[in-house]
Amino acid sequence: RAIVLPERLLSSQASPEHRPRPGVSASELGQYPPERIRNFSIIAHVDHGKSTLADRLLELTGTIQKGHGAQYLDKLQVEKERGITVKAQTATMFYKHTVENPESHGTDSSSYLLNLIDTPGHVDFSYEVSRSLAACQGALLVVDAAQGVQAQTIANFYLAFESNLSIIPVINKIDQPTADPDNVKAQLKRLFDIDPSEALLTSAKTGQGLSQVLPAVIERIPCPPGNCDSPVRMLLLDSYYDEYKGVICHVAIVDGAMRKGDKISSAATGRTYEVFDVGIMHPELTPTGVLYTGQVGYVITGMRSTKEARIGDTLHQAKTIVEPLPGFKPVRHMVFSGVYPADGSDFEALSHAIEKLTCNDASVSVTKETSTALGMGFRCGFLGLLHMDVFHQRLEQEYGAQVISTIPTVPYIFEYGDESKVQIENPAALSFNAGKRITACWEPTVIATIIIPSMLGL
Ligand SMILES: Nc1nc2c(ncn2[C@@H]2O[C@H](COP(=O)(O)OP(=O)(O)OP(=O)(O)O)[C@@H](O)[C@H]2O)c(=O)[nH]1
Repeated sequence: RAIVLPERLLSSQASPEHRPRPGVSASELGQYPPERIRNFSIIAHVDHGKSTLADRLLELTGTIQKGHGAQYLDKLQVEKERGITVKAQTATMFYKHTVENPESHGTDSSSYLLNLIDTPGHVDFSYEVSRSLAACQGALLVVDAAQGVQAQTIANFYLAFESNLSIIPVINKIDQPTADPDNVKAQLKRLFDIDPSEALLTSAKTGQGLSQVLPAVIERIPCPPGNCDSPVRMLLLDSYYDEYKGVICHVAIVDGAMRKGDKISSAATGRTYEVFDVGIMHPELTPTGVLYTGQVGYVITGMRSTKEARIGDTLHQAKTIVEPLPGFKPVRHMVFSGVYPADGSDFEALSHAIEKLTCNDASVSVTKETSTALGMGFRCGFLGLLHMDVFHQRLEQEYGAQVISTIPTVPYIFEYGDESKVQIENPAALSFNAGKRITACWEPTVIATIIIPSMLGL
Protein backbone atom coordinates (compact mmCIF):
# COMPACT_ATOMS: atom_id res chain seq x y z
CA ARG A 1 0.00 0.00 0.00
CA ALA A 2 1.51 3.30 -1.09
CA ILE A 3 1.75 6.10 1.41
CA VAL A 4 3.05 9.61 1.04
CA LEU A 5 6.11 10.16 3.18
CA PRO A 6 7.24 13.63 4.15
CA GLU A 7 9.89 14.98 1.79
CA ARG A 8 12.63 14.90 4.37
CA LEU A 9 12.13 11.17 4.79
CA LEU A 10 12.59 10.60 1.08
CA SER A 11 15.93 12.35 0.88
CA SER A 12 18.20 10.55 -1.57
CA GLN A 13 21.11 11.22 0.79
CA ALA A 14 19.87 8.62 3.25
CA SER A 15 22.14 5.59 3.29
CA PRO A 16 20.17 2.36 2.63
CA GLU A 17 20.47 1.29 6.26
CA HIS A 18 18.94 4.55 7.42
CA ARG A 19 16.34 4.94 4.70
CA PRO A 20 12.87 4.66 6.22
CA ARG A 21 10.59 1.79 5.33
CA PRO A 22 8.03 2.69 2.66
CA GLY A 23 4.86 2.28 4.68
CA VAL A 24 3.66 -0.78 6.53
CA SER A 25 1.00 -3.18 5.25
CA ALA A 26 -1.69 -4.88 7.31
CA SER A 27 -0.11 -8.30 6.71
CA GLU A 28 3.28 -7.01 7.79
CA LEU A 29 1.78 -5.63 10.99
CA GLY A 30 0.04 -8.97 11.56
CA GLN A 31 3.47 -10.58 11.95
CA TYR A 32 3.82 -8.91 15.34
CA PRO A 33 1.73 -10.76 17.93
CA PRO A 34 1.93 -9.31 21.48
CA GLU A 35 5.03 -11.48 22.24
CA ARG A 36 6.90 -9.48 19.58
CA ILE A 37 5.74 -6.07 20.82
CA ARG A 38 7.30 -3.83 23.47
CA ASN A 39 5.73 -0.53 24.53
CA PHE A 40 8.01 1.77 26.53
CA SER A 41 8.35 5.39 27.59
CA ILE A 42 11.42 7.50 28.07
CA ILE A 43 11.13 9.43 31.33
CA ALA A 44 13.59 11.78 33.04
CA HIS A 45 14.20 15.11 34.68
CA VAL A 46 14.30 18.17 32.37
CA ASP A 47 17.27 18.18 29.96
CA HIS A 48 18.70 14.82 30.98
CA GLY A 49 18.57 13.80 27.31
CA LYS A 50 15.27 12.00 26.64
CA SER A 51 14.56 13.54 23.25
CA THR A 52 18.18 13.14 22.12
CA LEU A 53 18.14 9.47 23.16
CA ALA A 54 14.80 9.02 21.33
CA ASP A 55 16.39 10.49 18.18
CA ARG A 56 19.32 8.08 18.39
CA LEU A 57 17.02 5.06 18.82
CA LEU A 58 14.92 6.18 15.84
CA GLU A 59 18.11 6.46 13.78
CA LEU A 60 19.46 3.14 15.00
CA THR A 61 16.32 1.35 13.82
CA GLY A 62 16.30 3.21 10.49
CA THR A 63 12.98 4.85 11.38
CA ILE A 64 14.38 8.29 10.57
CA GLN A 65 17.55 9.20 8.75
CA LYS A 66 20.59 10.68 10.41
CA GLY A 67 21.12 14.42 10.21
CA HIS A 68 17.45 15.41 10.39
CA GLY A 69 18.24 18.10 12.99
CA ALA A 70 17.82 17.87 16.73
CA GLN A 71 14.86 16.43 18.63
CA TYR A 72 12.81 14.95 15.79
CA LEU A 73 9.81 14.21 18.00
CA ASP A 74 9.61 17.76 19.40
CA LYS A 75 7.43 18.98 16.54
CA LEU A 76 5.64 21.98 18.01
CA GLN A 77 7.11 25.41 17.37
CA VAL A 78 6.96 26.13 21.09
CA GLU A 79 9.02 22.97 21.76
CA LYS A 80 11.67 23.92 19.22
CA GLU A 81 11.89 27.50 20.50
CA ARG A 82 12.10 26.58 24.16
CA GLY A 83 14.08 23.36 23.68
CA ILE A 84 11.66 21.45 25.88
CA THR A 85 9.15 18.69 25.24
CA VAL A 86 5.57 19.63 26.12
CA LYS A 87 3.67 16.87 24.26
CA ALA A 88 4.32 13.17 24.56
CA GLN A 89 5.03 11.67 21.13
CA THR A 90 4.90 8.08 19.98
CA ALA A 91 7.01 6.46 17.30
CA THR A 92 6.80 2.86 16.11
CA MET A 93 10.13 1.22 15.33
CA PHE A 94 10.95 -2.17 13.80
CA TYR A 95 14.00 -3.88 15.18
CA LYS A 96 15.77 -7.16 14.54
CA HIS A 97 16.97 -8.65 17.81
CA THR A 98 19.75 -11.17 17.57
CA VAL A 99 20.68 -13.56 20.36
CA GLU A 100 23.29 -16.27 20.56
CA ASN A 101 21.99 -19.82 20.39
CA PRO A 102 24.23 -22.01 22.59
CA GLU A 103 22.86 -25.21 21.02
CA SER A 104 23.59 -24.39 17.41
CA HIS A 105 26.57 -22.16 18.35
CA GLY A 106 25.05 -19.67 15.94
CA THR A 107 22.62 -16.81 16.36
CA ASP A 108 18.83 -16.50 16.24
CA SER A 109 17.15 -13.30 15.24
CA SER A 110 13.54 -12.16 15.40
CA SER A 111 11.86 -8.90 14.45
CA TYR A 112 10.13 -6.80 17.09
CA LEU A 113 7.73 -3.89 16.93
CA LEU A 114 8.74 -1.29 19.50
CA ASN A 115 6.57 1.67 20.45
CA LEU A 116 8.63 4.44 21.97
CA ILE A 117 6.89 7.29 23.78
CA ASP A 118 9.01 10.38 24.45
CA THR A 119 7.58 12.36 27.37
CA PRO A 120 8.07 15.88 28.78
CA GLY A 121 10.37 16.36 31.76
CA HIS A 122 8.92 19.51 33.34
CA VAL A 123 6.57 18.98 36.28
CA ASP A 124 3.80 21.04 34.63
CA PHE A 125 3.45 18.35 31.98
CA SER A 126 3.51 15.30 34.23
CA TYR A 127 -0.08 14.60 33.18
CA GLU A 128 1.34 13.77 29.74
CA VAL A 129 3.77 11.35 31.42
CA SER A 130 1.11 9.51 33.41
CA ARG A 131 -1.09 9.12 30.33
CA SER A 132 1.82 7.81 28.27
CA LEU A 133 2.70 5.27 30.93
CA ALA A 134 -0.79 3.79 30.63
CA ALA A 135 0.16 2.52 27.17
CA CYS A 136 3.47 1.03 28.33
CA GLN A 137 4.80 -1.97 30.17
CA GLY A 138 8.23 -0.46 30.76
CA ALA A 139 10.19 2.77 30.95
CA LEU A 140 13.73 3.95 30.36
CA LEU A 141 14.57 6.14 33.35
CA VAL A 142 17.21 8.49 31.97
CA VAL A 143 19.53 10.17 34.48
CA ASP A 144 22.26 12.71 33.65
CA ALA A 145 25.61 11.17 34.69
CA ALA A 146 26.86 14.52 36.00
CA GLN A 147 23.71 15.94 37.62
CA GLY A 148 22.50 12.67 39.07
CA VAL A 149 18.97 12.09 40.36
CA GLN A 150 16.84 15.28 40.34
CA ALA A 151 13.30 16.16 41.46
CA GLN A 152 11.54 14.98 38.30
CA THR A 153 13.63 11.79 38.22
CA ILE A 154 12.04 10.90 41.55
CA ALA A 155 8.52 12.00 40.55
CA ASN A 156 8.68 10.13 37.24
CA PHE A 157 10.20 7.03 38.84
CA TYR A 158 7.23 6.83 41.20
CA LEU A 159 4.73 7.37 38.37
CA ALA A 160 6.29 4.40 36.55
CA PHE A 161 6.68 2.34 39.71
CA GLU A 162 3.04 2.85 40.73
CA SER A 163 1.99 1.78 37.22
CA ASN A 164 3.93 -1.48 37.77
CA LEU A 165 6.26 -0.82 34.85
CA SER A 166 9.63 -2.51 34.38
CA ILE A 167 12.16 0.26 34.82
CA ILE A 168 15.47 0.26 32.98
CA PRO A 169 17.87 2.87 34.39
CA VAL A 170 19.91 4.65 31.72
CA ILE A 171 22.79 6.82 32.93
CA ASN A 172 23.24 9.24 30.04
CA LYS A 173 25.82 11.92 29.12
CA ILE A 174 28.74 9.74 30.22
CA ASP A 175 30.89 11.69 27.73
CA GLN A 176 30.79 14.76 29.98
CA PRO A 177 34.03 15.50 31.85
CA THR A 178 32.12 15.78 35.13
CA ALA A 179 30.21 12.52 34.61
CA ASP A 180 30.23 10.30 37.69
CA PRO A 181 28.22 7.18 36.79
CA ASP A 182 29.27 5.30 39.95
CA ASN A 183 27.80 8.03 42.12
CA VAL A 184 24.56 7.93 40.09
CA LYS A 185 24.41 4.13 40.46
CA ALA A 186 24.76 4.57 44.23
CA GLN A 187 21.95 7.17 44.22
CA LEU A 188 19.68 4.82 42.25
CA LYS A 189 20.39 2.05 44.75
CA ARG A 190 19.82 4.29 47.76
CA LEU A 191 16.68 6.06 46.52
CA PHE A 192 14.96 3.40 44.43
CA ASP A 193 16.69 0.15 45.41
CA ILE A 194 17.81 -0.34 41.82
CA ASP A 195 20.60 -2.89 41.44
CA PRO A 196 23.67 -1.02 40.08
CA SER A 197 24.32 -3.85 37.60
CA GLU A 198 21.01 -3.04 35.89
CA ALA A 199 22.09 0.47 34.82
CA LEU A 200 23.01 1.07 31.18
CA LEU A 201 25.70 3.69 30.53
CA THR A 202 25.12 5.80 27.44
CA SER A 203 25.97 8.98 25.64
CA ALA A 204 23.14 10.01 23.36
CA LYS A 205 25.61 12.58 21.98
CA THR A 206 28.49 10.29 20.93
CA GLY A 207 26.46 7.09 20.55
CA GLN A 208 28.46 5.26 23.22
CA GLY A 209 26.55 2.38 24.84
CA LEU A 210 23.41 2.86 22.71
CA SER A 211 23.54 -0.62 21.19
CA GLN A 212 22.63 -2.13 24.59
CA VAL A 213 19.41 -0.12 24.95
CA LEU A 214 16.99 -1.91 22.61
CA PRO A 215 18.17 -5.45 23.53
CA ALA A 216 17.52 -4.47 27.19
CA VAL A 217 14.03 -3.21 26.23
CA ILE A 218 13.24 -6.55 24.59
CA GLU A 219 14.74 -8.72 27.33
CA ARG A 220 13.61 -6.80 30.42
CA ILE A 221 10.21 -5.31 29.49
CA PRO A 222 7.24 -7.69 29.30
CA CYS A 223 5.05 -7.86 26.22
CA PRO A 224 1.63 -6.15 26.39
CA PRO A 225 -1.12 -8.28 27.96
CA GLY A 226 -4.43 -8.67 26.17
CA ASN A 227 -6.70 -11.14 24.45
CA CYS A 228 -6.26 -11.29 20.68
CA ASP A 229 -9.56 -13.17 20.16
CA SER A 230 -11.86 -10.81 22.11
CA PRO A 231 -13.87 -7.99 20.51
CA VAL A 232 -11.72 -4.89 20.13
CA ARG A 233 -11.21 -2.73 23.22
CA MET A 234 -8.80 0.20 23.34
CA LEU A 235 -7.74 3.11 25.53
CA LEU A 236 -7.98 6.63 24.11
CA LEU A 237 -4.58 8.10 25.03
CA ASP A 238 -4.56 11.46 23.29
CA SER A 239 -6.23 13.36 20.50
CA TYR A 240 -5.69 16.36 18.28
CA TYR A 241 -7.65 18.27 15.72
CA ASP A 242 -6.72 18.22 12.06
CA GLU A 243 -8.37 20.77 9.77
CA TYR A 244 -8.94 18.16 7.02
CA LYS A 245 -9.34 14.87 8.87
CA GLY A 246 -11.20 15.99 11.99
CA VAL A 247 -10.21 14.52 15.33
CA ILE A 248 -7.27 12.10 15.26
CA CYS A 249 -7.20 9.80 18.30
CA HIS A 250 -4.12 8.02 19.62
CA VAL A 251 -5.08 4.65 21.01
CA ALA A 252 -3.56 1.60 22.68
CA ILE A 253 -5.30 -1.63 21.62
CA VAL A 254 -5.86 -3.72 24.73
CA ASP A 255 -7.89 -6.61 23.23
CA GLY A 256 -8.80 -7.72 19.72
CA ALA A 257 -8.10 -5.92 16.45
CA MET A 258 -9.52 -2.80 14.80
CA ARG A 259 -9.85 -2.63 11.03
CA LYS A 260 -10.76 0.12 8.63
CA GLY A 261 -14.54 0.05 8.11
CA ASP A 262 -15.25 -1.39 11.60
CA LYS A 263 -17.84 0.27 13.82
CA ILE A 264 -16.59 1.31 17.24
CA SER A 265 -18.38 2.92 20.20
CA SER A 266 -17.28 5.21 23.00
CA ALA A 267 -17.92 3.88 26.51
CA ALA A 268 -18.19 7.47 27.81
CA THR A 269 -20.69 8.91 25.34
CA GLY A 270 -22.28 5.76 23.88
CA ARG A 271 -21.82 7.17 20.37
CA THR A 272 -20.85 4.88 17.51
CA TYR A 273 -18.40 5.73 14.72
CA GLU A 274 -17.04 4.13 11.58
CA VAL A 275 -13.27 3.67 11.39
CA PHE A 276 -12.24 5.72 8.33
CA ASP A 277 -8.51 5.33 8.75
CA VAL A 278 -6.25 3.47 11.14
CA GLY A 279 -2.48 3.14 11.37
CA ILE A 280 0.71 3.62 13.34
CA MET A 281 2.78 6.67 14.27
CA HIS A 282 5.97 5.81 12.47
CA PRO A 283 6.50 8.64 13.67
CA GLU A 284 4.40 10.31 10.92
CA LEU A 285 0.87 8.93 10.52
CA THR A 286 1.31 5.72 8.51
CA PRO A 287 -1.93 4.01 7.44
CA THR A 288 -1.97 0.23 7.94
CA GLY A 289 -5.69 -0.55 7.69
CA VAL A 290 -5.56 -2.47 10.98
CA LEU A 291 -4.18 -2.39 14.52
CA TYR A 292 -3.76 -5.59 16.54
CA THR A 293 -3.69 -6.41 20.27
CA GLY A 294 -0.87 -4.64 22.11
CA GLN A 295 -0.21 -2.12 19.36
CA VAL A 296 -0.31 1.64 19.74
CA GLY A 297 -1.50 3.77 16.84
CA TYR A 298 -4.05 6.27 15.59
CA VAL A 299 -7.66 6.08 14.45
CA ILE A 300 -9.75 8.57 12.50
CA THR A 301 -13.48 8.12 12.91
CA GLY A 302 -14.99 11.32 11.65
CA MET A 303 -15.44 12.72 15.18
CA ARG A 304 -16.00 16.38 14.45
CA SER A 305 -16.15 17.84 17.88
CA THR A 306 -13.26 17.63 20.28
CA LYS A 307 -15.75 17.07 23.10
CA GLU A 308 -16.38 13.61 21.69
CA ALA A 309 -12.76 12.50 22.12
CA ARG A 310 -12.43 12.08 25.86
CA ILE A 311 -8.93 11.25 26.96
CA GLY A 312 -8.96 8.07 29.06
CA ASP A 313 -12.17 6.82 27.39
CA THR A 314 -12.55 3.19 26.31
CA LEU A 315 -13.42 2.68 22.64
CA HIS A 316 -14.79 -0.75 21.79
CA GLN A 317 -16.47 -2.80 19.11
CA ALA A 318 -19.98 -1.46 18.56
CA LYS A 319 -22.93 -3.48 19.89
CA THR A 320 -20.80 -5.30 22.47
CA ILE A 321 -20.74 -4.71 26.21
CA VAL A 322 -17.22 -4.36 27.54
CA GLU A 323 -15.66 -3.53 30.87
CA PRO A 324 -14.36 0.06 30.55
CA LEU A 325 -10.60 0.44 31.15
CA PRO A 326 -9.55 2.31 34.31
CA GLY A 327 -8.93 5.63 32.48
CA PHE A 328 -6.89 8.41 34.08
CA LYS A 329 -6.95 10.30 37.36
CA PRO A 330 -8.67 13.67 36.99
CA VAL A 331 -6.22 16.57 36.72
CA ARG A 332 -5.88 19.15 39.50
CA HIS A 333 -5.57 22.65 38.19
CA MET A 334 -3.10 24.77 40.17
CA VAL A 335 -3.25 28.11 38.37
CA PHE A 336 -6.23 29.95 36.89
CA SER A 337 -6.28 32.95 34.60
CA GLY A 338 -8.75 34.73 32.33
CA VAL A 339 -8.11 34.54 28.57
CA TYR A 340 -9.78 37.26 26.47
CA PRO A 341 -9.52 38.18 22.78
CA ALA A 342 -7.29 41.24 22.27
CA ASP A 343 -10.02 42.52 19.95
CA GLY A 344 -13.44 41.93 21.55
CA SER A 345 -14.99 41.06 18.16
CA ASP A 346 -12.69 38.02 17.88
CA PHE A 347 -14.48 36.08 20.61
CA GLU A 348 -15.86 33.41 18.24
CA ALA A 349 -12.44 32.86 16.64
CA LEU A 350 -10.83 32.55 20.09
CA SER A 351 -13.53 30.13 21.20
CA HIS A 352 -12.81 27.98 18.12
CA ALA A 353 -9.05 28.10 18.73
CA ILE A 354 -9.39 27.16 22.39
CA GLU A 355 -11.67 24.25 21.55
CA LYS A 356 -9.18 22.82 19.08
CA LEU A 357 -6.18 23.37 21.31
CA THR A 358 -7.84 21.72 24.31
CA CYS A 359 -8.36 18.65 22.10
CA ASN A 360 -4.56 18.42 21.97
CA ASP A 361 -4.12 19.43 25.61
CA ALA A 362 -6.80 17.81 27.71
CA SER A 363 -5.23 19.05 30.94
CA VAL A 364 -6.62 22.60 30.56
CA SER A 365 -10.04 23.42 32.02
CA VAL A 366 -12.12 26.05 30.24
CA THR A 367 -15.27 27.88 31.33
CA LYS A 368 -16.81 31.00 29.80
CA GLU A 369 -16.68 34.21 31.82
CA THR A 370 -17.47 37.87 31.29
CA SER A 371 -15.51 40.82 32.56
CA THR A 372 -16.83 44.38 32.60
CA ALA A 373 -13.48 45.65 31.29
CA LEU A 374 -12.54 42.90 28.81
CA GLY A 375 -15.92 41.57 27.63
CA MET A 376 -16.51 37.90 26.87
CA GLY A 377 -13.68 35.47 27.50
CA PHE A 378 -12.68 32.27 29.25
CA ARG A 379 -11.36 31.25 32.65
CA CYS A 380 -8.75 28.58 32.11
CA GLY A 381 -7.18 26.27 34.68
CA PHE A 382 -3.58 25.12 34.17
CA LEU A 383 -1.18 22.73 35.88
CA GLY A 384 1.39 25.47 36.48
CA LEU A 385 2.80 28.75 35.18
CA LEU A 386 4.92 27.16 32.42
CA HIS A 387 1.87 25.23 31.23
CA MET A 388 -0.10 28.51 31.11
CA ASP A 389 2.68 30.24 29.19
CA VAL A 390 2.94 27.41 26.67
CA PHE A 391 -0.87 27.39 26.18
CA HIS A 392 -0.85 31.13 25.38
CA GLN A 393 2.09 30.71 23.02
CA ARG A 394 0.41 27.80 21.22
CA LEU A 395 -2.85 29.77 20.85
CA GLU A 396 -0.89 32.51 19.15
CA GLN A 397 1.47 30.39 17.06
CA GLU A 398 -0.82 27.57 15.99
CA TYR A 399 -4.14 29.42 15.76
CA GLY A 400 -3.13 33.07 15.24
CA ALA A 401 -5.17 34.12 18.31
CA GLN A 402 -4.12 37.39 19.95
CA VAL A 403 -5.09 37.20 23.59
CA ILE A 404 -5.03 39.24 26.78
CA SER A 405 -4.63 37.16 29.90
CA THR A 406 -5.40 38.26 33.43
CA ILE A 407 -3.02 37.89 36.36
CA PRO A 408 -2.83 34.21 37.30
CA THR A 409 -4.26 33.16 40.61
CA VAL A 410 -4.41 29.96 42.63
CA PRO A 411 -7.75 28.57 43.78
CA TYR A 412 -8.80 29.82 47.25
CA ILE A 413 -11.33 28.27 49.59
CA PHE A 414 -13.47 30.64 51.67
CA GLU A 415 -15.48 29.56 54.70
CA TYR A 416 -18.55 31.47 55.87
CA GLY A 417 -19.96 31.85 59.37
CA ASP A 418 -22.49 29.08 58.70
CA GLU A 419 -19.53 26.74 57.94
CA SER A 420 -20.38 26.54 54.22
CA LYS A 421 -17.36 26.67 51.93
CA VAL A 422 -16.81 27.94 48.41
CA GLN A 423 -13.84 27.46 46.06
CA ILE A 424 -12.94 30.62 44.17
CA GLU A 425 -10.88 30.51 40.97
CA ASN A 426 -11.70 34.05 39.88
CA PRO A 427 -11.49 36.91 42.43
CA ALA A 428 -14.48 38.59 40.75
CA ALA A 429 -16.63 35.61 41.65
CA LEU A 430 -16.29 36.22 45.41
CA SER A 431 -19.54 37.84 46.42
CA PHE A 432 -19.73 39.78 49.68
CA ASN A 433 -23.04 38.88 51.14
CA ALA A 434 -24.08 40.97 54.14
CA GLY A 435 -25.80 38.01 55.73
CA LYS A 436 -22.75 35.75 55.39
CA ARG A 437 -19.50 36.64 57.10
CA ILE A 438 -16.24 35.12 55.81
CA THR A 439 -14.57 33.41 58.74
CA ALA A 440 -11.59 31.72 57.09
CA CYS A 441 -9.68 31.59 53.84
CA TRP A 442 -7.21 28.95 52.62
CA GLU A 443 -4.74 28.98 49.81
CA PRO A 444 -3.11 25.79 48.47
CA THR A 445 -0.16 24.46 50.43
CA VAL A 446 2.04 21.47 49.76
CA ILE A 447 3.44 18.86 52.05
CA ALA A 448 6.89 18.43 50.58
CA THR A 449 9.76 16.06 51.10
CA ILE A 450 13.04 17.78 50.33
CA ILE A 451 15.92 15.55 49.34
CA ILE A 452 19.30 17.28 49.29
CA PRO A 453 22.65 15.78 48.40
CA SER A 454 24.78 15.10 51.45
CA MET A 455 27.97 17.17 51.20
CA LEU A 456 31.36 16.09 52.45
CA GLY A 457 32.14 17.71 55.79
CA LEU A 458 28.53 18.80 56.44
N1 LIG B 1 27.22 15.93 26.44
C1 LIG B 1 26.03 15.37 26.21
N2 LIG B 1 24.94 16.14 25.98
C2 LIG B 1 23.76 15.54 25.76
C3 LIG B 1 23.61 14.12 25.76
N3 LIG B 1 22.31 13.82 25.55
C4 LIG B 1 21.67 15.00 25.40
N4 LIG B 1 22.53 16.03 25.53
C5 LIG B 1 22.23 17.47 25.45
O1 LIG B 1 21.44 17.82 26.58
C6 LIG B 1 20.47 18.82 26.24
C7 LIG B 1 19.08 18.35 26.61
O2 LIG B 1 18.73 17.23 25.83
P1 LIG B 1 17.23 16.84 25.48
O3 LIG B 1 17.29 15.56 24.71
O4 LIG B 1 16.49 17.98 24.88
O5 LIG B 1 16.67 16.62 26.94
P2 LIG B 1 15.19 16.24 27.38
O6 LIG B 1 15.34 15.38 28.57
O7 LIG B 1 14.44 15.67 26.23
O8 LIG B 1 14.60 17.64 27.76
P3 LIG B 1 13.05 18.03 28.03
O9 LIG B 1 12.26 17.48 26.91
O10 LIG B 1 13.03 19.50 28.06
O11 LIG B 1 12.70 17.45 29.34
C8 LIG B 1 20.66 19.07 24.74
O12 LIG B 1 21.48 20.20 24.58
C9 LIG B 1 21.37 17.82 24.25
O13 LIG B 1 22.18 18.07 23.11
C10 LIG B 1 24.79 13.32 26.00
O14 LIG B 1 24.78 12.09 26.02
N5 LIG B 1 25.95 14.01 26.22
